[in-house]
Amino acid sequence: MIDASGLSVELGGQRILSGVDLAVDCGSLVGLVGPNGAGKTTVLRTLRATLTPDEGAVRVAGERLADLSARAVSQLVASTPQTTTLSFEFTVEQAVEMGRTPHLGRFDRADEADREAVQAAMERAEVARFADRAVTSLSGGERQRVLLARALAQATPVLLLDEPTANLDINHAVRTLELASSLVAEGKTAVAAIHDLNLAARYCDELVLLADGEVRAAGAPRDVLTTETLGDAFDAETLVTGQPGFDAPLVTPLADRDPVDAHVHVVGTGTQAAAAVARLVAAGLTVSVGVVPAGDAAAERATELDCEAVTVPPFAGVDEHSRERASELAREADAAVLAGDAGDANQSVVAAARRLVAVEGEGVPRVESGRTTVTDIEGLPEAVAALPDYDERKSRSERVRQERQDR
Ligand SMILES: Nc1ncnc2c1ncn2[C@@H]1O[C@H](COP(=O)(O)OP(=O)(O)OP(=O)(O)O)[C@@H](O)[C@H]1O
Repeated sequence: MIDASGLSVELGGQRILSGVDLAVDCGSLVGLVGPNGAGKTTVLRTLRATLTPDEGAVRVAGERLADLSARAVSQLVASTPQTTTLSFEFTVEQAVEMGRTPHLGRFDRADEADREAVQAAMERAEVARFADRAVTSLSGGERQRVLLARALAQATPVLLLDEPTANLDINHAVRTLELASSLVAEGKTAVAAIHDLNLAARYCDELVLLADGEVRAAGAPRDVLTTETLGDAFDAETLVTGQPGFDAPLVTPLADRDPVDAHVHVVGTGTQAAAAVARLVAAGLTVSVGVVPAGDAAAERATELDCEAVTVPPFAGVDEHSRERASELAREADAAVLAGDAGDANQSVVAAARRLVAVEGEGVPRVESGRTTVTDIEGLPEAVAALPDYDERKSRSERVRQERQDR
C-alpha cells in the first residue's frame, strides 16, 4: 500500500533523512520508533506529501504522491499531528467535520452521509460526548482523540499517526492503539510514530527503527528491538525480555547509576514474580527464584535472564530437596522478594529469609512486621538497597555469585 524508497531530505542545510526505505503492506500497522530528532515526523511528512523529498519517491496505492493534487492526496492519506493545538474556537463536532473537506466541493454543504461519517468517527474515537464542547476547553489527551476522529472522518485507506499516545493516560493509550489495530484489521493501513517502545512492540505488525535520519533496523518487533540495535540507536543500555501475556519484546532501560550489589531471592509465581525478576536483574542484582513450577512465567523469565530457578514439574507438589535449595537461597540472600502468589508450599522458603520485601498484590498482606512493602515493581531495587546493613551483606552476595559459577 505504501512504498517509499530512497527518501532523502535536507532542511536548513542539514541532512535530515538519508536513503530511507519503507514498505507497508495493506492492512498492517507499522511503528516508527527511534530517539528524539531521528526523523520520524519528517518521514510522516513525506508520506502525506507536505514535504517533498530531495531524493526518492513515495507511492501510495500505486500512485506517486508527487503526481497527485493535494485534494487527491487527502483522499488517500489522513494524519494526526504531534501537537494538539487548535487555535480557533471550534466545537469538537466542527473540528471532526473538517475531516470531510476532501470529499466536498468548494461550496458544498455536508450531507447526511457526511454527518453519519462524522458521528461514527466521533464514536470510534470516544469523543461523541464532547461533540458540543469547544476544542480549546478539552484536555490535551481529549484533543488528541478529537484529531484522531477528524482523521477517521476523512475515510482514507491510509492513516498516519504522529505520537498518537503522547498525551494519553495508559488506559487511553492502550485503547487508541487497540483502535488502530482494529482499523487495520478492517483493511486500513497505518503508520504511527510511537515513543513508547513496549506499546509499539505490542501493537505494531512491524517496526522501523530510525536514528540520525537512517533506518537502523526494520521488521518484526522482536527482530528490531534488540539490545544491540537499541544501544546503537539510543546510545542506551537496555534489557530486552518478553512482555507477560503478549508475544512481544519488553524493553527495560537500564538506569545510568551504580547497580545495587546484592543477591535477591524471589518467591512467587506468575507475571508479578516475572516482572520482579526482570526489574531486579535490570538494576544489576543477582537474582534467584523458587520454588516455582516449571513453565510458570517467573521460571521462564529467570531462565531467559540466566538466573537460578528452583523448579518442580507443574502440579507435582514441592519435594523436600527443592524446598531445601530454595530455603538455602532465601537464607543466603540479602533479601527475599515476595511477588505474586507464592502458595503454601513456599511458606518455609519465605520464613528462611531474614529480610523480606513484599510487592503489594493479591494474597500479599499490606503491612506485616519485619517486612517492607512496595506498591510497585519499579521501586523494588531501591527498597532492597534501603534495607539496613547493606555493606556487610555485599561479601555474602559475592559468595553466592561465586557458588553459582562453580556449580
Ligand atoms: N524545518 C527544519 N529545518 C531544520 N531542521 C529541521 C526542520 N524540521 C526538522 N528539523 C530537524 O530534523 C530532525 C528530525 O526531526 P523530526 O521531527 O523528524 O524528528 P522525530 O524523530 O520526529 O523527533 P521527536 O521524537 O523528537 O518528535 C531534527 O533534528 C529536527 O531538528
